Amino acid sequence: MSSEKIALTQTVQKGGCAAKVAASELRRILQQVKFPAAHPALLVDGRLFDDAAIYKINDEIALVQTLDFFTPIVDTPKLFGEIAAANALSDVYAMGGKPLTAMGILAFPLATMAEHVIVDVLQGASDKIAEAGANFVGGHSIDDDTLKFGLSVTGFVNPGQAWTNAGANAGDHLILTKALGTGTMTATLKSQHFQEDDIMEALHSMATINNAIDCMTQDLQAAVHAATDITGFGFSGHSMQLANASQVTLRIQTEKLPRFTKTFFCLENSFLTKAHRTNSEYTAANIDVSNLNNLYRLLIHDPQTSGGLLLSVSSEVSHSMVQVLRTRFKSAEIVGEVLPRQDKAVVFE
Ligand SMILES: Nc1ncnc2c1ncn2[C@@H]1O[C@H](COP(=O)(O)OP(=O)(O)OP(=O)(O)O)[C@@H](O)[C@H]1O
Ligand SMILES: [Mg+2]
Repeated sequence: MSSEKIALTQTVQKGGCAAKVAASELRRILQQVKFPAAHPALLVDGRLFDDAAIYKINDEIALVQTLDFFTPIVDTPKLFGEIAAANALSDVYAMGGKPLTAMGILAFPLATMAEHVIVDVLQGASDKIAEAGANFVGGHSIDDDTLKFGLSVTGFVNPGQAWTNAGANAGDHLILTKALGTGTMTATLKSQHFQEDDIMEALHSMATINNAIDCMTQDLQAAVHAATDITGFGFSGHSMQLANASQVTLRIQTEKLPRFTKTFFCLENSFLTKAHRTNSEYTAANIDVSNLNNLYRLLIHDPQTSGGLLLSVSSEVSHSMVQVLRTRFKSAEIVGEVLPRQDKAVVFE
């Protein structure tokens, strides 16, 4: 199989989760749709802006369902497939679930792109799905102007043990499992300032599946009170959503936020995306950034693709939890704590 680089990022205008419809626009659109009342078995649905839907089958099993696709964020096809799959699987892990089956969603420019490109994308996805212990069971493909790829993933969770974004308690500690900066670092690929070899740490991180739950004992799993994954709306947007859903305030020690070695270099040199601005607008009224300089403001708004999990955990286990997580996620860090609700959802110190 070819691993030839064909500069996929040059074939699209936006890449990865930075291509997501901005959060405020998405909310405005969804609010105009008249959805029927939720079925009683639906424990979590799209209205809660959580990571995935949860549908209870019986007292032991609930389905976890999610779908994610996007445009190329890297130049190498197989790596794009790996990252797209890790990103799609992530929303199941963010609910405390285990992925079971995955289906591919593919839009492919048949006239302009060689067939081996898509074989490589699908191979990358297949390898990641297998690594997650799930099954790649099918998909759907269309001919389109630009390449888009993703997965619909179905997983399962015990309905009493699901992690949602609504369970954070005052006194909890907050853990972030991956470094921040994939938005600005992949913007350097698009502008051709850097090659993939220059940003390997970010590429490796995006291709890492968020199976934090597989490192945890039952007791540690139960000590997670809330979770979400940090993706296109940035640390600012996703932490704000978790705080609002849980009706608490998050106090973040901003200097503790893990970041890649080159994240600040890339931000300082203005490798930015539209999402840096839209994430800032989305969160402006609800977070306090008055203590932050411009660089840290850009960091918290940086759109992540296949970013880390933000876990709100019992303070008694936070240090042992971080040690366990670091066996798989070397950047995992305690980044703040949960306070009773104040005026703002998130305060950055
Ligand atoms: N086209 C759509 N139709 C219905 N609901 C949607 C649609 N797009 C998004 N949503 C819902 O809006 C909410 C926010 O979507 P978003 O994609 O940000 O969540 P997410 O899946 O956690 O993101 P990510 O995959 O980047 O972690 C989710 O509950 C999602 O199910
Ligand atoms: Mg998510």
